[in-house]
Amino acid sequence: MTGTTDTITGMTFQPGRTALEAVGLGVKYRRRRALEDCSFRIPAGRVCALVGPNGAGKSTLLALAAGLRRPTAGSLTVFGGRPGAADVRPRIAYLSQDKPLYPQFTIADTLRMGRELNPGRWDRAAAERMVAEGGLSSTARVGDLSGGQRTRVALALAFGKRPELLLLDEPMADLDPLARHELTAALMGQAAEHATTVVIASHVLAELDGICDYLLLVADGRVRLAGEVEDLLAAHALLVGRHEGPGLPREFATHTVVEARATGRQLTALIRPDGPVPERWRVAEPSLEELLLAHLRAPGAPALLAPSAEPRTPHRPRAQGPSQEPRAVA
Ligand SMILES: Nc1ncnc2c1ncn2[C@@H]1O[C@H](COP(=O)(O)OP(=O)(O)OP(=O)(O)O)[C@@H](O)[C@H]1O
Repeated sequence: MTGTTDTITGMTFQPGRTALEAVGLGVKYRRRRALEDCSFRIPAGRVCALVGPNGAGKSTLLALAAGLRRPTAGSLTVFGGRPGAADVRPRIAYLSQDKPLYPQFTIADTLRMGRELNPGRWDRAAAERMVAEGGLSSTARVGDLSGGQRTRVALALAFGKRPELLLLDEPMADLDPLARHELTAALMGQAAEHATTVVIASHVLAELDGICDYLLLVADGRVRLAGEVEDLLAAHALLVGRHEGPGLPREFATHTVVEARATGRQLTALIRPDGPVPERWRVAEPSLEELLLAHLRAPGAPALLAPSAEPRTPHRPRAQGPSQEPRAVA
C-alpha cells in the first residue's frame, strides 16, 4: 500500500482516496432541518473527530454514512458509492449511541452472530481480544453487563467486522477513565494496523486531542470547520492582550475574528490572521480544545474548509421533489 504515515497517529493514509464525501447534503425530519447544504470530504485512512453541540446533526450524519437513512437533498458517498449499496455496506461498521445488542445472548453468542453476519471478513482474534481485555467471560449474558461492558462487546463486534470505515457515535460516554484509555489505545491500534478510516462523534473534547488527525465541526446542521487538525490549528491564533475600551480593537479589522472575550482589563481573541499581528499581543497557537470551544461559542463565525476537505464532486443543486422526502430508517 502506498501512502504517507502520520506522525501523530502512526497511521498510513492515502491522500488521494476519499472515504466520505458530502455535496450539498441536507436532511429534514418532517419540518425540522437536521443538516443543510453540507459539503465536505474526509480522505481515507484518517481518524476524524465529529464535533458539535447537542442537536447539531452528528448522529444524523453518521446514520446517513451507515446507510440507515437517506438524504433529503444532495448526496453522501462512502468510498465513492451509496452507503446502503450491497458492495459498500460490508465495508462499514457503525456503533450507534444506543449500541443495540440482544440482551438474552451471551457474549459468545453475540460474537458468533458477528461471524455469521460477516462471512469471509470476520476477524475472530480481534473481537475476542477486545472482550478478553475487559476481563469479560464469554458465557456472561449481555443483559447482565454494565453499560461500559456492553460498549466493549459492541466495539468487539465492530472491530471483528474488520471495517474500512468505522463510525462511532459517542462510544466512550459510559466508560470509566481506565476503560476509556484502554479502548482508545485498542481503537488506535486497530485503526493503525488496518489503515481504517474512523469517524468518532464525541463531546469530550480533551479526549479527542492526540487521537484524531482530522476534524469535522458541525453546528446547527452546517459544516463550520473541516480538515487536518494540524492545518486548522495553524490557521488560527490565540491572542491575549490589554482590553482598551468597548468594541474590538481596530487592528483586528484585517483578520477574521472567531471570538473575542474580555475578562477585566484583558482581552482574549481567537482569530484567523491575515497578515502580521501587532507586537502588543501575546500570540499562541490554540489547543484543539480552545479552537473547538471558541467555534462552539461563536456559531456565526465564518466556516473554514481545508483544501483536503473540499469535495471533488461538483455541486449541482436540484429542485426538491416528493421522492426526496425522508424515508424510514432501514
Ligand atoms: N427521528 C427524528 N425525528 C425528528 N427529528 C429528529 C430525529 N432525529 C434527530 N432529529 C432532530 O435533528 C436534529 C439533529 O439531531 P442529531 O441527533 O443528528 O444531533 P446530534 O448532533 O447527534 O445531537 P447530540 O449531540 O445531542 O447527540 C435535532 O434538532 C433533532 O431534534
